Amino acid sequence: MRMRRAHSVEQVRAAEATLLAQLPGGTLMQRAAYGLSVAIGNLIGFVYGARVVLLVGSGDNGGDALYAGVLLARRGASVTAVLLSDRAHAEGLAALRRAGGRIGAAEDIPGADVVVDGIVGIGGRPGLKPEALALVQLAARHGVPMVAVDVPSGVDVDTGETPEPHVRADLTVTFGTHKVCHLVDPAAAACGTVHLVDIGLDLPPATAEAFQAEDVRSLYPVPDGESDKYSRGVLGLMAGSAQYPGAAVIATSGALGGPVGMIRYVGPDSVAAEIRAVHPEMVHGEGRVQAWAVGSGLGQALDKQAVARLLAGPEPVVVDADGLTAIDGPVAAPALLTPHAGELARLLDVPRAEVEARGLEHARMAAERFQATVLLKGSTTVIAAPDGRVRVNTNASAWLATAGSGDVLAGLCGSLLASGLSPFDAGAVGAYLHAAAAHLAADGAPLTAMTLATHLPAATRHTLTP
Ligand SMILES: NC(=O)C1=CN([C@@H]2O[C@H](COP(=O)(O)OP(=O)(O)OC[C@H]3O[C@@H](n4cnc5c(N)ncnc54)[C@H](O)[C@@H]3O)[C@@H](O)[C@H]2O)[C@@H](O)CC1
Ligand SMILES: [K+]
Repeated sequence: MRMRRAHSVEQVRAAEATLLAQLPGGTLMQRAAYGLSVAIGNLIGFVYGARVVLLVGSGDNGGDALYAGVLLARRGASVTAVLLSDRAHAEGLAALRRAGGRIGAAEDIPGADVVVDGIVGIGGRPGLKPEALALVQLAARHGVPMVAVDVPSGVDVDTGETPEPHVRADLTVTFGTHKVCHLVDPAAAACGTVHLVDIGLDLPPATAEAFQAEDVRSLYPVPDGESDKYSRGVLGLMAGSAQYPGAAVIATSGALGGPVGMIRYVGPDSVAAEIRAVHPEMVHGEGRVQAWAVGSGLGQALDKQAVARLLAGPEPVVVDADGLTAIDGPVAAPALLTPHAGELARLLDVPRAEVEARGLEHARMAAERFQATVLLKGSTTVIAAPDGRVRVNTNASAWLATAGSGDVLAGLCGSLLASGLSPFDAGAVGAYLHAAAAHLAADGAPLTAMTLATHLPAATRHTLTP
């Protein structure tokens, strides 16, 4: 599996225009419709005799649905088009009629085997008109599987926001490349399974990327025969307090589940004793380190000046939880900030709900403002670099929403930084392995932060073994 790359609508339009100029008219739509018809057949498991209802809007998205309907009708499906506009794709409609399809209405939906959402594609504005919404809701009430053409109609394609009612699909069949809405929540959750059909587009660098195992494999710092504990990296940990000693223990577990060779803990003796009880290999006290992880569980023990000194560099630093409150402007050190929505809202001085609704935008904004990579934790984790690059991690487990899970991530990302990865790579690899460990550890049941951390080596082994 390769990295999933998402492009903006503007990039897709430009790539399509180039290709459209080179190919006979209708070629791209035929490629799209063919891939769509095959995916629909695969979803429902049969085509001959299948009852297929197409919801058809005014644009080419409806055209794709109509031509897929033509192909399904030729294979023996009973295809009905419900037209949501009197400007529906004329040639597609004529072709469907010739193939034996017919024009139908809402009453065709309850008995259908599948409904195809060709209401709007990348030309759509967020939201559904009341008539379209009623049809979509009818299909949902009757449990009819929904296949979205290109994108679930009504979502914001370029941001993954869902400010208005929208389609919730079981399968989304997209063309040429992924769009941001396929990778970024809340829209990503409305896509169901996403299937990409190649239509031959020649695309520029992506707007957002989602890491796959292969990408992690290509970056993970695997030690070799020459490595020793110092060359593998030493991580300085400034975390935990008398108030929250557990955070330091958990962050250490997360770090030791990563590639680092050694951990130096900097903090009170009482916390060091707690860490040592679980991890006797930990070293207590200042010394040379290749990277820092600061913030988890510092609570009232937070020494803003000490954190500010680390933020001034030169070592790379992961800043989590309480450590984030020491940030008030651009960070000089190569830094990875790991806020959740509430912490990012505080950093940017905006309401939390804003960050939750528009995570991508706010992560980007913070990355630019603080000149640091920002990893915004959530059901989709967004990792934004100050140069505008974005990666997302979409394989999180809902069981990850547990106390201490963020401390594991901070430790792990620190470990990756200390072994030489850039903040952007450390964030992407860390988020991927953290989620992979959660899937292993939870296995459909609750997990604790410590079990999460102890599953990091197994998750890494699975990921690094092709
Ligand atoms: N351009 C191409 O070469 C290709 C395009 N393809 C398809 O074409 C789609 C884009 O087609 P279009 O550019 O025609 O745009 P759309 O099919 O997305 O629809 C745009 C139309 O819908 C109306 N509209 C916008 N928001 C709406 C809303 N919320 N509710 C109701 N109507 C709304 C607009 O007034 C406009 O007429 C892609 O998503 C894809 O499905 C594919 O066939 C592959 C090739
Ligand atoms: K659609």
